[in-house]
Amino acid sequence: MAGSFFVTGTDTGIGKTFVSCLLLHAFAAQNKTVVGMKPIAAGQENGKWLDVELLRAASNINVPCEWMNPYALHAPIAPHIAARQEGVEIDLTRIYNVFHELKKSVECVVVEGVGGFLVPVNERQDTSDLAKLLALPVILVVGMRLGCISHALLTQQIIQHTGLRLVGWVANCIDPGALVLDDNIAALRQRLDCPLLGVVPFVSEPDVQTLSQFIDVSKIL
Ligand SMILES: Nc1ncnc2c1ncn2[C@@H]1O[C@H](COP(=O)(O)OP(=O)(O)OP(=O)(O)O)[C@@H](O)[C@H]1O
Ligand SMILES: C[C@H](N)[C@H](N)CCCCCC(=O)O
Ligand SMILES: [Mg+2]
Repeated sequence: MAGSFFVTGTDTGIGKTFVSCLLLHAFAAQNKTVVGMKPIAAGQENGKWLDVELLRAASNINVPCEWMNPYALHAPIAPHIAARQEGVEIDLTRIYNVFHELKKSVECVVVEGVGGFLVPVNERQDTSDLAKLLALPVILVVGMRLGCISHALLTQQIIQHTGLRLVGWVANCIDPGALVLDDNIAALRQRLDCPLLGVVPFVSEPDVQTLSQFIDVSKIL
């Protein structure tokens, strides 16, 4: 049976949305109903939140926009600051309730975090509190670039400290000029306590349907 997953990453801009879309296609290929959720999006262009649009396009069930994305903040900055500027209080209970509404009609909800795992969402809570409240197994996207080894290991530590299960990681090759890529991936394979679900190559034309073949979801289903 497919479950739902929380997708976090080693940083902002390292491919969480991209890999979440690959995961959605990979689950859909197993005949699952799938929806992507971006509980908190910060940064719009022309009145659209790109992450939400991409996740919607990779979903195979239509749900109301406010279910996929309860909090849509305008500024492309840390969400607790954007929320404060916009007079919004991010309430994780609201996200919890929406997630459980979604779960009633969808087999697999892929929830994308915001930035890295400890990004604050309000004055008291951060993204790890959201993952904990949703009690979801976590998938870590590692943006393969210099510096990612430490970021990945720090993220693993905090996920484990939070008491959540890190069920898999994805090596997303975001830097076409990366040196010793294979060695870096091997270093992380040795040190991350979960299976590598796939190595996603750097691509100039991101075709998420085709690229979903690079992810082996049998390791987490
Ligand atoms: N494997 C890849 N090859 C080429 N481009 C990629 C790859 N992965 C991600 N990208 C590109 O890198 C950019 C950042 O990716 P993405 O938006 O998925 O990051 P993110 O971690 O979700 O960022 P955010 O923190 O803003 O949510 C996008 O333009 C995306 O298309
Ligand atoms: C605007 C960006 N693309 C994300 N939506 C928000 C990233 C917040 C990162 C905060 C931080 O860790 O400094
Ligand atoms: Mg994203």
